[in-house]
Amino acid sequence: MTIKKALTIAGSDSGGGAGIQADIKTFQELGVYGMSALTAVTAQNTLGVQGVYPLEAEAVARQLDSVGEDLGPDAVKTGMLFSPEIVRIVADKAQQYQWRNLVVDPVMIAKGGAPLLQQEAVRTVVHYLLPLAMVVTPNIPEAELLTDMKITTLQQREEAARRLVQTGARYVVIKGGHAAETEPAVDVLFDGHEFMYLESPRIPTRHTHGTGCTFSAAVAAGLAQGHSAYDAIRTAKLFIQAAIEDGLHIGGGHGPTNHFAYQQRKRGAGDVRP
Ligand SMILES: Nc1ncnc2c1ncn2[C@@H]1O[C@H](COP(=O)(O)OP(=O)(O)OP(=O)(O)O)[C@@H](O)[C@H]1O
Ligand SMILES: Cc1ncc(CO)c(N)n1
Repeated sequence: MTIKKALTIAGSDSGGGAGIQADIKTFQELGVYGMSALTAVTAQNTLGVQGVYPLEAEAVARQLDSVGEDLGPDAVKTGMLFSPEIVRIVADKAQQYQWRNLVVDPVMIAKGGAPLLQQEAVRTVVHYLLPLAMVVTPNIPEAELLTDMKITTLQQREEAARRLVQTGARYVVIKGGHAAETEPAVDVLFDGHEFMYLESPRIPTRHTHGTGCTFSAAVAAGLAQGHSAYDAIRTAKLFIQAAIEDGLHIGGGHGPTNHFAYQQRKRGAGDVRP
């Protein structure tokens, strides 16, 4: 069996819970060989973001060429892209190398409020990157900015999903992590024809740092393995649910999720924490 390979194009989170680190851990847990192209270095921990140091677009382009010319990823995901220049480079290279299994997680703002995408890059994402996406996975505030509409109700989430499919993205998942705390965690999936609702109980915890990165990395891992988008998204939901439920409780603030949990449960380990 030849190993399947996935590439993440994202920022580094020194705290290890989000960004490149979350993506690589998720790829590894789901049996996929992980590769990375860094867009920025963040000084970050469970308390917040202490610094953001973007790379030059040229450095991102070179990394994408290195991976594209030799290793040939079976799926690619994007996370923090920071600037319009980096967004354009990623879109150009995705076309050049014909990366069709492209998962776009339109990361914009860290949970503590630090901007991870410049405001002027939002339109660049809509015009250049979303048309290339197999799956796009915004949370509710990101979906609002991408569609220029306010989202409070489920109907509005569905309307935003319709608008996002019109950009050319094949599947849209509007994640429910940011919905009201009294509601279950429902992710709305739209394929241009039908809506599906992936629902799980909302876990009462503050340890949700990197949930979106982990979820979209799991989707990319599924696509890399040749699964359908539906199956990849369903497995991603189970992966993140286990990772949140069996939280590691490390750091003084919003801690990371437990990337070991999904596989440990499958192996039937008694205590799911390592
Ligand atoms: N408290 C929770 N309980 C259960 N599931 C959750 C909870 N919070 C988030 N999720 C799930 O985690 C996934 C990521 O959703 P979320 O909306 O938190 O993404 P995000 O805001 O992009 O995350 P981040 O920016 O921290 O990486 C979704 O599948 C969502 O349903
Ligand atoms: C590097 C990075 N990417 C994405 C997020 C969003 O969770 C984060 N906090 N940091």
